[in-house]
Amino acid sequence: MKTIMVIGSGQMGGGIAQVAAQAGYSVILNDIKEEFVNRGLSIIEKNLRRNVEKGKLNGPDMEIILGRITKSVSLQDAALADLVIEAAVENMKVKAQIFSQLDVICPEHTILSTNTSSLPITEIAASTKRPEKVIGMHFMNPVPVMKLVEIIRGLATSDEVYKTIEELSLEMGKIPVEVNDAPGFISNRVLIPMINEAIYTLYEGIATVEAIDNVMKLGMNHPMGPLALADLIGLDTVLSICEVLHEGLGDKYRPCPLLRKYVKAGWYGKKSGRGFYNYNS
Ligand SMILES: CC(=O)CC(=O)SCCNC(=O)CCNC(=O)[C@H](O)C(C)(C)COP(=O)(O)OP(=O)(O)OC[C@H]1O[C@@H](n2cnc3c(N)ncnc32)[C@H](O)[C@@H]1OP(=O)(O)O
Ligand SMILES: NC(=O)C1=CN([C@@H]2O[C@H](COP(=O)(O)OP(=O)(O)OC[C@H]3O[C@@H](n4cnc5c(N)ncnc54)[C@H](OP(=O)(O)O)[C@@H]3O)[C@@H](O)[C@H]2O)C=CC1
Repeated sequence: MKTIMVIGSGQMGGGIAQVAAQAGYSVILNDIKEEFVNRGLSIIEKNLRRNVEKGKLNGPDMEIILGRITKSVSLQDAALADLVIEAAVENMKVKAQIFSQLDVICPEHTILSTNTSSLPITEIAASTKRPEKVIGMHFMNPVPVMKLVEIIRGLATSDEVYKTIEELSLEMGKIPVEVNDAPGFISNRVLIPMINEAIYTLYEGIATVEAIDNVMKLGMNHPMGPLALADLIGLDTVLSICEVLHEGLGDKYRPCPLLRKYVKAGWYGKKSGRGFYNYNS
């Protein structure tokens, strides 16, 4: 495998492109508009520069890593990819459409993977004629820092494809964990109800945003509180995941009305400048 195409250059796609380029792969970073690709690239550059300043990377190596990443605004560029990692929005319609197009564009050997947080891999695979080559490769945010990759097989995923993705995750410096295809897998089935419950405590006026986060940071040694973490993930993504859990697993996963309200207001968290915290001031 030589070339990896990453679709979506938001916070996850950018991070995935960075770790893939650091592992020595040629990376095609794709999004709908060039300005989004440029934004993703500038974050990668900022991360690498910080590593140079800390003495963890030297300048010439940084240039080599950046030189491995090319920009793309056309899905047709997937014709050059041995592996695609899709990290567009958490929406089944969008993902199914991307995968059905990729199936036509990509060579026969290309593996199609998705970084979905919660959606069924089997259903995404069914939008292609190569379900044996479709797999979930679920990175954690922020990608350059977090060790875990959940690997999720769809019903038809082949052992060979699983093994390739497991080896690639290790090459990227990650620790793969195999998980069956179920709503939210393990990570988000456990994490998102905690975040949703934290939002309910705010909604019910039990404590302030800061107090809720402090309880979980100081009381449970979490590196960040659940509301700050929700802002980091993106409240639109948290809501989408919560809806998948609610639909697939029942009423106890119902999204808090306050979460819905914030998303309707465009308060998506850190990426939009406003969520439970205000990032503009
Ligand atoms: C929704 C899903 O589907 C799945 C998910 O991803 S759920 C979210 C999972 N992620 C988490 O739970 C994150 C929890 N938070 C944390 O682990 C930490 O708060 C954190 C890693 C984000 C920041 O750590 P911190 O110690 O508070 O801050 P800080 O000292 O600034 O950063 C620690 C290191 O991470 C790096 N870092 C922090 N944010 C980064 C980012 N966005 N990109 C790249 N590197 C980053 C820093 O440069 C620093 O690196 P060094 O050790 O080389 O100096
Ligand atoms: N945020 C997190 O903590 C995690 C998220 N994930 C998953 O990763 C995926 C991406 O999330 P995240 O990076 O946070 O989201 P972002 O909103 O930061 O980025 C998504 C990017 O994909 C672009 N996009 C949307 N549709 C398409 C398309 N058809 N083709 C190409 N690009 C497209 C978006 O453009 P535009 O802005 O125009 O919509 C945006 O630039 C989601 O499936 C999410 O569930 C997985 C693990 C953790």
